[in-house]
Amino acid sequence: MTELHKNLINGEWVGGDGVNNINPSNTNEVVGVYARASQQDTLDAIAAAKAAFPAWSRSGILQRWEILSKTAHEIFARKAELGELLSREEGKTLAEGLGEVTRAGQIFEFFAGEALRLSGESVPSVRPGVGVEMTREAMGVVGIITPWNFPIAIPAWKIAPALCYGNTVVFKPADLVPGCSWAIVDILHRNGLPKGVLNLVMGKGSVVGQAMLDSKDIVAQTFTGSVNTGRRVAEASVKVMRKFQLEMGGKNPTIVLDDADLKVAVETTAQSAFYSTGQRCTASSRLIVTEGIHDAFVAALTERIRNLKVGDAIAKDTEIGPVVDPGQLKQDTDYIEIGKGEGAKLVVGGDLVKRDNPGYFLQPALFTEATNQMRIAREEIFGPVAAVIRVKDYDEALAVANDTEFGLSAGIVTTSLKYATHFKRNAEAGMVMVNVPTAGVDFHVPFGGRKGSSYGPKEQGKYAAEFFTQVKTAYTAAG
Ligand SMILES: NC(=O)C1=CN([C@@H]2O[C@H](COP(=O)(O)OP(=O)(O)OC[C@H]3O[C@@H](n4cnc5c(N)ncnc54)[C@H](OP(=O)(O)O)[C@@H]3O)[C@@H](O)[C@H]2O)C=CC1
Ligand SMILES: O=C(O)CCC(=O)C(=O)O
Repeated sequence: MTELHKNLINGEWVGGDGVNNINPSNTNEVVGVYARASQQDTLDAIAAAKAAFPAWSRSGILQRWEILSKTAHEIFARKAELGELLSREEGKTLAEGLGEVTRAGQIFEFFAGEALRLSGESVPSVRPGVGVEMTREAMGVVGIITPWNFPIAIPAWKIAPALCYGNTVVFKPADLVPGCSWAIVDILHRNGLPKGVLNLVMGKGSVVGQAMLDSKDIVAQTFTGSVNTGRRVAEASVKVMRKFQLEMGGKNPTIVLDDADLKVAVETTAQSAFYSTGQRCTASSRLIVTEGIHDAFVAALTERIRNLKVGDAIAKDTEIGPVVDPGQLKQDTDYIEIGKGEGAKLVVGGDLVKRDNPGYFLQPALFTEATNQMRIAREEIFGPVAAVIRVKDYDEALAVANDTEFGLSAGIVTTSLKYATHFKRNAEAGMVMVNVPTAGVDFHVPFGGRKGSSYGPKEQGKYAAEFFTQVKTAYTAAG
């Protein structure tokens, strides 16, 4: 019988209805069985986190460093096993799975170091004889809700800073991919995290997530996922005056200018649009291409897409793994039909790929003759589908790139310093990439967008302190 992976509440493993975690490369394969938490389990987890907060927020920085650092080292040591688990539950290729696990280890290592670098400021008051200190303090119980597309990196970049700065946590991973989340909670638990400091409540958004949003005891909520759920998080948080941080959709542009190196343009856009099966909020789904290079670029990218190997995530030669589940696959194929109906030309891909094992395989799709008003250019598809928009020059390209409700990442491929510099200053996005893909970011620098993509302080790097701490200003008279 398959072992039930339980929820962690107040330091105890707690059972519940088990649900099968299915491999999207082979739907006959059960990756593991994971307990679904109830509403009461969630309330218990919140109460445990609240009770654990006073002691953890005053814990020594050496204790926090040690737990986070040991966690990083265990993740590195188990990279092969965890990478395979990730690829089996989410469908990313093994290379991508291993890369994401490494990134999670690096994030824990980074925040282990940050625990030792906690600092404040001390300045003279405008009043003689009075000193002013500014310190960052933990906030209390932090709620963490994560999506399915980065099963280990996103939990890591929310859990590690939350714990580093002395908060306690109630963590709900995406129901589709509980495996990697369970593994990192287990690692943190075994590496000495006191009971109640980190509570895992796997289960449905409508039950577990909603119970978290409804609780006044969660004082800060961090969320990555869809725009619709992000809005619910915002509304519920405002109701109880809780701090919140949202990372949501993208409709990221990559501009290709006439002066671009064609090889760089093809590789950058192929990776941005299709790797990780296009299931990244940083993916480029709008390729904005100037007239002089348009035809050569489309021909070369079409050839590259034809040669992309779609297959089982674990197979060595696979470049594009399966779509995560039937719901996302339907969304992708619906948008392909919408694109055709809107008059864009499907030049390659878009067909389901038949394999021996039942899985959700889709050939990456490229549209040309798209306009920026079409739904395929305005709405997040979240699959391996991109549209080429032809423009006359850089000025038009920039205007089209910025004409979107989103603003997560934006890229340009050019050999011109003038255009690269202008784009870095004028792209309406939180992250700008010159001659590198829009997706696949570093772990030690700020991550996040503008406009409809994000809300609240940035994630990752030392900027994470903005969300996971609150500032106190203290005045002391010398006496
Ligand atoms: N920006 C990004 O990185 C991501 C964007 N998306 C976009 O969202 C689309 C849909 O993906 P989907 O997984 O449904 O995204 P959701 O926004 O529904 O899921 C994200 C997280 O929110 C949880 N959630 C769902 N409903 C609630 C609720 N009422 N209260 C609290 N938490 C809730 C989910 O739980 P559960 O897993 O149980 O549903 C999951 O943990 C994708 O096609 C894509 O366009 C998706 C993932 C990541
Ligand atoms: O591109 C990346 O490295 C991160 C993307 C991401 O966070 C997301 O898709 O949710």
